[in-house]
Amino acid sequence: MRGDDPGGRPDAPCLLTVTDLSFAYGESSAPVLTEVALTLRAGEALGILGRNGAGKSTLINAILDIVPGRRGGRVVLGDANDGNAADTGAARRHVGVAGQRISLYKKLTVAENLTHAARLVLPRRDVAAAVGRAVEDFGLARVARTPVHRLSGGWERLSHIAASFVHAPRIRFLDEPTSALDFETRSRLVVLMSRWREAGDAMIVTSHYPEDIEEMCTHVAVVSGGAVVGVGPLRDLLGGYHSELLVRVDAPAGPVTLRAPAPKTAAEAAEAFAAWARDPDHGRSGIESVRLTSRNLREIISMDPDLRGSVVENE
Ligand SMILES: Nc1ncnc2c1ncn2[C@@H]1O[C@H](COP(=O)(O)OP(=O)(O)OP(=O)(O)O)[C@@H](O)[C@H]1O
Repeated sequence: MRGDDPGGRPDAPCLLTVTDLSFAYGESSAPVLTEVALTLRAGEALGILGRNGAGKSTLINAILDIVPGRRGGRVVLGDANDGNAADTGAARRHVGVAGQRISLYKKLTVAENLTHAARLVLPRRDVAAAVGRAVEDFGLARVARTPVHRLSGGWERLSHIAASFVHAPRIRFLDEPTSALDFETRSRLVVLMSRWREAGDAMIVTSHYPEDIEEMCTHVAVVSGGAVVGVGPLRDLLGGYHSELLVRVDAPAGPVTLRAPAPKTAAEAAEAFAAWARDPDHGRSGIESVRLTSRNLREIISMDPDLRGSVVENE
């Protein structure tokens, strides 16, 4: 199956079109990617899931033509059918890549690294404002004057992502962005990503963690055996299965968690609460917390026959 259109936001302008992209490392090597097709629209974040070595990083490198090995196919910024569509190489200003490997100068400070990265892409007059915005957005003020070699792994990763996107590109590639991030810095990144999506930017994100994809992305593509074997809007994937309503109550015999299928309407929610209130075991107990959960994406993938073979059985 080819991922011709992740769907979901058919009216939003198309920012990236990939058609029939194949890739091999070396002339006589077997292809790592075969005839991959994808589109990315404004406001979308496409999560790439796949086991180690499936080809996630290669897909990013091949789209961007960073390493030699493309064996045909076409990648354009915009709609492939639009005469104004530009080659990705010709439009670096609009693309940013936060690769898996940190690419910062260790002896320079964070601010100096941001300045250097901005100078590579932006006109000189825009550099200071871009650096100031990156420091603010990524919460880097307290490490801005610190040389990179003295940073912790998490701050280094965050500074790397900030430097990669200092020119505020419209299409952002993030390869394993959450490695080494603690809860707080990861949450900051999640918030930033949703802000970028709201502003109409688009993203391609790779991760080993379905939880990352679930939280950060609007769409998901599963890469396996060199092909995109499943692609679609995340909410369709999640929406087909029940989420749960979890209510923690302080019952006389000790705290209890009550579960019900996630209500789709206020009336269904009211019915769930009324049913629990009628129960003599915890009817008059105080409610400690109410939470809605969706099933973990990994669990959902394992339930979907189209995706099961591609991810779960390979792990
Ligand atoms: N520079 C290279 N030269 C030759 N083969 C490579 C090179 N880089 C990657 N490969 C091979 O290409 C395949 C895909 O690797 P890739 O790094 O894209 O996978 P990945 O899904 O990103 O893996 P991971 O989750 O471990 O980062 C693997 O078989 C890998 O060994």
